[in-house]
Amino acid sequence: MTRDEKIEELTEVLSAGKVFTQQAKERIEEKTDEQLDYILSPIDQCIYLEACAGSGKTEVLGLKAAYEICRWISRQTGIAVLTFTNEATATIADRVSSFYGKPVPSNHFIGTFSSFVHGHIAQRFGYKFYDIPGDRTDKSFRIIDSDTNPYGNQWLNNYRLEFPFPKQTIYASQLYYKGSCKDWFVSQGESTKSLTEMYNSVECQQYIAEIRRRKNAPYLFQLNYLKDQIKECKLKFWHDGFANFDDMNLIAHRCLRDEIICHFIAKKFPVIMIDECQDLSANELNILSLLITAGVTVHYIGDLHQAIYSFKDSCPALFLDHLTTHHFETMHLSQNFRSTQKIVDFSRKMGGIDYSISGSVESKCGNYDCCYVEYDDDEKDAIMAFTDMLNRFDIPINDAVVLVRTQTAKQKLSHGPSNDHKTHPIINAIQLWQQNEPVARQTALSLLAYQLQRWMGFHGKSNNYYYSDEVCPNVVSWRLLLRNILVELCSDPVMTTVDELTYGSWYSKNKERVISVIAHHLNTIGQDLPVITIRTPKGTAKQPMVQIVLPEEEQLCVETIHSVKGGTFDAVLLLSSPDARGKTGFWENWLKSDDESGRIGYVACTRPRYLLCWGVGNLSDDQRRKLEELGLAKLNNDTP
Ligand SMILES: Nc1ncnc2c1ncn2[C@@H]1O[C@H](COP(=O)(O)OP(=O)(O)OP(=O)(O)O)[C@@H](O)[C@H]1O
Repeated sequence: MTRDEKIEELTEVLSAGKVFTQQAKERIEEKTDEQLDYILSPIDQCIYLEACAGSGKTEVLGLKAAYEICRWISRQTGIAVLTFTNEATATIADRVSSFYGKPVPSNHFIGTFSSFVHGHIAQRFGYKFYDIPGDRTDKSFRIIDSDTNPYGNQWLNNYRLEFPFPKQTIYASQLYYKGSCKDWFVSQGESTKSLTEMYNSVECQQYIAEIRRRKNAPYLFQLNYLKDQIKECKLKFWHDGFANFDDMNLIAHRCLRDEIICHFIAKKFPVIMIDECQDLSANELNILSLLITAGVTVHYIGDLHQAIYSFKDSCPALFLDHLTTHHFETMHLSQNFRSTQKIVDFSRKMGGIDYSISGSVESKCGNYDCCYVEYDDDEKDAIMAFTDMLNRFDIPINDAVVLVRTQTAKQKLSHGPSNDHKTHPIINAIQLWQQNEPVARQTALSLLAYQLQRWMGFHGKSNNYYYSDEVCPNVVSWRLLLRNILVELCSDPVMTTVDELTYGSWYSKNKERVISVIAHHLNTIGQDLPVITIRTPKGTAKQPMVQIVLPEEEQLCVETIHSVKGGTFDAVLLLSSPDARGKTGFWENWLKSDDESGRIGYVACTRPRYLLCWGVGNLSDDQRRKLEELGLAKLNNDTP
């Protein structure tokens, strides 16, 4: 088929029996040959569409789904279009209906993978395999979060894992199975641990040895016994009608091992399309394998170079095996509509991608599309240099982002008062509080807390308003206390007057009042302010007071890499941790393309349109050469 014939075929099918807007026509005409080829690809062949970053996956999937729905005849069967988040579902549903032009018939399903698995499989048929008590009319599973607190939910004691792990009680709700390594894990708070590793730990082995010795029973508590206990604990949980979120995939898998059920689902949804397929976990792939074997055609769209959810048990190697086992045909989208060619080339190199990708965005920053800046001790110096670049290239600060690897790094950069503000913490806190803007107010609270910490001698973290339980029972009351102090200080015009004053004169007018307001509020939480004297900081007495505003770098949005997956910005500062202790947040690890750390770096580097800047701690000559060979230009203070 020629390009024109492809466009004609698509337009004809989509416009049949309805008004087709000019805009919809133009959207079809702008599609590349690769995009059109996929949209018109056979629906009875399993296909993996390997789509590079910025290639318009969602638009293409939306158009493909709309095209197939238009051609669909049966009213009893349909297509399932699956994503991984509610937000992604809303976007894809919107694309499908904009091309389809009317509400999508209810025999088709557009939703998240889990809503499909829960609603159409596990909740519908699970009771057949786990005899949920007869007195329950509702045969569905109640989902119990793995972080449900056992202290407030005594009934969870019925589902304790009966195995002597030292100093630890494990509940069925906390157990989940990772299909990639065929092992059970326990999820408690932030941590997830393999039960086999816990069993083999020195502490556990010593504990078991002691029990064996005491009972004179050397055969007790073997690893197989632990595995049996896990199964028993889970089965009891399921039989009583409970399951955690991950269990639903195992229950669905059990249902699909029943041939009748599997063929029923395969008949109802003979075609399944999955966006962002690189995020599929091993257990989810196992479900899809059963459906494919029962005759379902699956289309995957995604980018394995962006697989960054190993914590959810997604694993590119397993995915590739799955494609081979089920004889998938691979197609490509290799035009990136998001970024300049330099950014595309650099990310392709760091991602170890072996096919060529073309970028479509015209450069704004010339030689500095891809650059790096070194910082000494303070990452904020890199932010400052980046902000200068934004100004020079006329990129609005709101269209730029600083990307970091962890929430902790994000908080540190978002709310910590800068050293400049710490010379006059109280004055600056008063000024920032009056600006009535969230970041300014958070910084104001933090500055006041910083001063109180110094006066009172307690220690807290800068990203948590220096809160310490030595002073206040909880962080909420602490924040409230800080707020009340600032409200009172700001209500006094003598405190807020800045014009024509020197710092020295402000301190002499206000120091007594500052102490009395703070002492009064501390008394409300049962604390005394030690006897202190406020002095004008050295060298500032004669300086005229200035009205401070937050420097621009503090208004820059700081985000974690995981939270911007799928997003687009004009400019990105990818900030490395100062050293390799930062593991996946350290720049050298972003160059390991076979590793998840490399993929995390790749996701970050493919977000910007015009400017990609790496912020790294001081480099050796060798390291500098390495970055420059890859295509990053060094940013000097006098650049460009
Ligand atoms: N044929 C096309 N012509 C022009 N623009 C296009 C075309 N196809 C897609 N685009 C645009 O390219 C941009 C990037 O698309 P999108 O954000 O969907 O990429 P993506 O494939 O999801 O990327 P990533 O995986 O990196 O998040 C969107 O603004 C989209 O409208």
